[in-house]
Amino acid sequence: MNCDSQPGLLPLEQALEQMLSELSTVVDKQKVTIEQACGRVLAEPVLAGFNIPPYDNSAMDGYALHADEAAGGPLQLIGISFAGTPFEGRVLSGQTVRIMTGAMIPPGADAVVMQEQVEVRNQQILCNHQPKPGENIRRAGEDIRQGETVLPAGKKLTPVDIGLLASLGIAEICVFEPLNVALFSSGDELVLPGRALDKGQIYDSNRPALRAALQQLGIQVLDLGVVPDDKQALRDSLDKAASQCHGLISSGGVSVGEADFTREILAEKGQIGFWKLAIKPGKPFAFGRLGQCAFFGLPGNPVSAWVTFEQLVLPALQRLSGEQSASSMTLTAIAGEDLKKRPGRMDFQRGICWRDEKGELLVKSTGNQSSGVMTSIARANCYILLEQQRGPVKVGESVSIQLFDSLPV
Ligand SMILES: Nc1nc2c(c(=O)[nH]1)N[C@H]1C(S)=C(S)[C@@H](COP(=O)(O)OP(=O)(O)OC[C@H]3O[C@@H](n4cnc5c(N)ncnc54)[C@H](O)[C@@H]3O)O[C@H]1N2
Ligand code: MOO
Repeated sequence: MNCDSQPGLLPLEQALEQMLSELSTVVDKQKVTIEQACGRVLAEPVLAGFNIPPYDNSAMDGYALHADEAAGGPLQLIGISFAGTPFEGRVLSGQTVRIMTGAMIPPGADAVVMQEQVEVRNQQILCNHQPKPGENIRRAGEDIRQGETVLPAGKKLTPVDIGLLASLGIAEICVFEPLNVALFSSGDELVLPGRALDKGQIYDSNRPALRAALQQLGIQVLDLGVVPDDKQALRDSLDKAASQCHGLISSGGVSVGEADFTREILAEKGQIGFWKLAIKPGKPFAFGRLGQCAFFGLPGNPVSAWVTFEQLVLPALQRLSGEQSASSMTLTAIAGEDLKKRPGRMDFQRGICWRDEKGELLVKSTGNQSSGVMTSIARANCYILLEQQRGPVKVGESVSIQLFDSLPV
C-alpha cells in the first residue's frame, strides 16, 4: 500500500486495480436499431450470418476470362455482368464476359483483366496483359467468414461498426442501457456561471466540464448543482444520487480542511475507501459505495479533478457500463526543456508535444503546473508521465507521454 518516499500514498496502478475489482456491469440490456446504436456498448457479440463478400466478384471494370487463355489470341465477347444483374451463362474456352466492379464472376472465369489492358474489336477482345488466376477477383468470405465474431460484447460502437452491422443485414442489436450518473460540486465559494461574483467567490468550473464529458460519453447525468459545505445538504444529495443513479461524482471537500465534509458524510451513509494517491495532481481521491451506487469523490482543484476523472473515473464508468476498457496509448518523446519533478508521486504534467524537422517527438510543459491552473490543461495536447520515483528531467531525456489531442501543424 505504501510507496517508499511518502508512506501512505497509494500508487495509481494499485488504486485502479482495487477499484475495478469491486465494480462490474450494472446496466440492463436493450434492443436498439442500428440508427440509434452509434456510441452504445454492445451487450452481446455479433456473429456473421453469412460470408462477406457473399460471392466472388470483380474488383475492376474489365473482362472475365480464363487466365490461361488471356494472351492466346482473340476471345469472343458473349455477355455482360453488372453489379446486381449477373451474367446468367458460363464462360467457355475462347470466351469472355464484360464485367463491372462488384459484379458476380460468371462460372468458368477465373480472372478479370482491366479494360485498360484490352482492345475491343467486333465483339472480340485482345488482351495486352497475362493475368494470374484469381487476378482482380474478390473472393467470397475474404473479408468476413460466416460464423466469425465480427464485434465482441463490450465494444463501443463507432460509425464504421454501424456500417459493418449494416453490411451483415443486421437492423437491430442488443446494447447496454446508458449509465445514470449524478454529479455535484461542493463548496460555499462556488457560483454558477452567469451570476455576479461576490468577494471570495469563484465560478464552479468542475461541474460543467465533468457534465460535458459525461454527456459526450452518452451517460445520462443527474446534475445536483452546487452543494454548500453543509452536512445536511450533503446527506440529501447523496440520498438522491443513491436512489436514482448507478454512480455519483462529486468534486471538492475530500481534503482535510475544516469544511471538507464529503468524506465524513460518505462514511456515515455508505462504505468509503479514501485514498491518498501517489499522483500529482490528484492526491486526495475518494472511492466508495452508497448501496448500489458507486461513489467517486474528486479533489476540488480543477486540474486535479480532471486528471482523477480521466485516470480513475473513466475506467470505472467503462466497467459499470459494460464497456471493454483498453489501456491508453503511451508514446516516448524527448524533453524539449528541463522539467521540474520531485520523487514521491507520479506526475501528470501537462505538455505540448510536436514533431521536429527530423520527425522526432519532442515535448514541453505548458508552464505553471499548479493544480488550480486550468490553462495548463486547456493548452496541452498530452500528459507528460513522470514516474513516481523520478527526479528532475533534463532537456534531451526521454519521457513517456499520453497524447489526448492532435499535434500542432
Ligand atoms: N493541509 C492540507 N491541505 C491540502 C492537502 C493536504 O494534503 N493537506 N491537499 C491539497 C490537495 S493536493 C488538493 S488537490 C486539495 C483538494 O481539496 P478538496 O478536494 O477538499 O477541495 P476544496 O478544498 O473544496 O477545493 C480546492 C480548491 O479547488 C477549488 N474548487 C473546488 N471546487 C471547485 C469547482 N467546482 N470549480 C472550480 N474550482 C473549485 C476551491 O475553490 C479550492 O481553491 O486540497 C489541498 N489542501
Ligand atoms: O493533488 Mo492536489 O491535486 O496536488 O493539488
